[in-house]
Amino acid sequence: MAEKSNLPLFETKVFKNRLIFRLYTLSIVISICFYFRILHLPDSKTAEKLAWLGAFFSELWFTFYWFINIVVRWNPSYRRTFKDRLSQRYGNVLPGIDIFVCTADPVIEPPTMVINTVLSIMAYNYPSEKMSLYLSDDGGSDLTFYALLEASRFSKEWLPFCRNFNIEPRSPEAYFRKAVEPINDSLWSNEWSSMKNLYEDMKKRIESVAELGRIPDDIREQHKGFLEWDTASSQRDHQTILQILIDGRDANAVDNEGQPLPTLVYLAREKRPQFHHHFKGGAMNAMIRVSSRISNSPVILNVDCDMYSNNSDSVRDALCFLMDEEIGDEIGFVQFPQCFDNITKNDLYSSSLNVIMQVEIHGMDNNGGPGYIGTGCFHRRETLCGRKYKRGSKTESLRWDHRLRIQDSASVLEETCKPLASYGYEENTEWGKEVSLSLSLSLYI
Ligand SMILES: O=c1ccn([C@@H]2O[C@H](COP(=O)(O)OP(=O)(O)O[C@H]3O[C@H](CO)[C@@H](O)[C@H](O)[C@H]3O)[C@@H](O)[C@H]2O)c(=O)[nH]1
Ligand SMILES: [Mn+2]
Repeated sequence: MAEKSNLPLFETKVFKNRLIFRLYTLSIVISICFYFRILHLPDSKTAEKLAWLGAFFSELWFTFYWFINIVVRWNPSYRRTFKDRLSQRYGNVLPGIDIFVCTADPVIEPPTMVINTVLSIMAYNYPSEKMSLYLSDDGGSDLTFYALLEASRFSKEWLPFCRNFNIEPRSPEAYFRKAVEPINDSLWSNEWSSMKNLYEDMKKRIESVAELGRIPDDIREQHKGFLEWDTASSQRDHQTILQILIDGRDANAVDNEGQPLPTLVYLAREKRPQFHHHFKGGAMNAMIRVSSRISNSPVILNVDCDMYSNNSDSVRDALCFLMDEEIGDEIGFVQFPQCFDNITKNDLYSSSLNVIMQVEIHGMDNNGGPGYIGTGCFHRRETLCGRKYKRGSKTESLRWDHRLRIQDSASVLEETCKPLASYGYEENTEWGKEVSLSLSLSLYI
């Protein structure tokens, strides 16, 4: 039976031990900063009094700094989603998602790492025909393009494997690093080992090409996209390179079980040495424009290439907030905390950012929401494109079918979209002034 539609899609719980934390906080302020100073007031000597005053003012300054820290820890709240209600209410009538992955340098950000992030997202537990993934390569590297081509082939095996055995996480590298080889179930064990071998072989191929430093001729012949590098002078000086590696509209774009694959696009926006490219903000702006013509999904997820997704239900979690009938319209973006894999055992330098991710961001949530942390974040497209929030106004945008019914073939689409990623698009144009600047600023660059 269909569930009554007024049940919320998520709930908010406040942190339980708030009282203890607040009493502890107040006791510090009162006892150290005031009580101690007042009880130990020096009697007469001016020098002593001055020193006392100096210490008192330093403590006041420290208290102010400490107060700012406490504000963001004062009232943390934690949210829980009801994905079952989302599925019951909407079934597969869910919005399209455009996913933007950014990479900038094939040496610092090796192509195998980049495609692991890409594969972890392609394997989301979400209808593939509703997902379009754009890889922005600011390194303009044919090695990264080659790795993405390999990933597009590997995904035909990887997606059914993830689906059938319901594995987590869905970055192959992260999965095979931690997973224990199954031995009891022979079918599972065979599939597991052959998938592992398939992944290792792909990784070896990519790494040997990266070591070679150029794409061998036999590989170049495998895809027309490599021809684009014939006219690119360098990584900092080239025309837009845009290749649709998987076209979700194509009936042949299916995995080895006949299920559709997500659209997969490689984009290296135009770069010219005399023009500023605005780093990641510039890349995001270019992807917003290009994707608006190819898929135009109402929700956009952006991910840094070194942050694979460790939960295949992330899209459904995010939609529980954005599609909540009661207050979904008041939520502009939903972001996930960052977790770090490669931290030393004792994490001397707090590199895992536990306090920020587990306390402070939750504390800011109750004060109107934290700032945008730049990765693992779902935005409404219209929020990024300048829609102003008005209290009480309702938007139906997530329920519209935004998918453009473009009939053009993938290669025609590639050509018509290229000007959208040219350096000149933002120079002295309305788009440049009104939309792109705000996005670049919100990324602090
Ligand atoms: O010209 C550039 C430079 C960087 N990037 C990408 O931007 C992302 C973040 O850059 P990184 O050098 O890894 O910066 P971090 O300090 O790790 O990033 C943090 O800080 C950035 C802003 O200061 C945010 O945008 C990031 O999301 C946040 O993780 C990476 O995927 C890069 O590939 C580009 O696409 N183009
Ligand atoms: Mn980073």
